Amino acid sequence: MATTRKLLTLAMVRQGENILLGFKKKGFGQGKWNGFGGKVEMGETICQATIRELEEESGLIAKAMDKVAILEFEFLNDPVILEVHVYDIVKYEGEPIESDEMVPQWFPVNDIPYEKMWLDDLIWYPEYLKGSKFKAYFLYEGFDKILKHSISPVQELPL
Ligand SMILES: Nc1nc2c([nH]c(=O)n2[C@H]2C[C@H](O)[C@@H](COP(=O)(O)OP(=O)(O)OP(=O)(O)O)O2)c(=O)[nH]1
Repeated sequence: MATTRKLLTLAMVRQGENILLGFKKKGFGQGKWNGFGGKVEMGETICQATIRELEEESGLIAKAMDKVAILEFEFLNDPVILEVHVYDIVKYEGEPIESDEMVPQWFPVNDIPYEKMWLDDLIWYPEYLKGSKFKAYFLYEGFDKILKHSISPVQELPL
């Protein structure tokens, strides 16, 4: 089966011992807590999409960011592979505000609501929270079962 890749972004906002998550009100991942992001649009770089989606969904304006991971998601019997570029937002302006899509809330990093998040988050968040850069792959069957995964640290990630 020929595969197609979809590029997506995910912005992680961490301030010391707290992390900002958004509760997704609609669309893909509805009812789950997640970082902020979405699809890269035509004519846009991945960085530009990360900044746009963060502002649309949380009201925050990214001023400095660092790529920390590339996550690949494959779904059994689905030719579409999701390639999610994860950025740590090192500096931002503004205050979190509720948007059409997300309700933002701060959580202590030792009390992340994994039971209401994507299953894979339980696997890669600890790497992210340690400050590692990594690539990870997940094969899902439906949305609630991971059949296979791998995670490997990397020195550098392409912009
Ligand atoms: N933590 C985590 N995030 C994921 C997973 N899968 C996945 O797509 N995401 C992220 C990437 C994006 O930030 C977001 C999905 O973006 P989206 O489909 O809502 O994109 P969008 O905002 O452009 O959507 P829309 O306006 O077209 O509805 O969820 C996952 O398994 N775990």
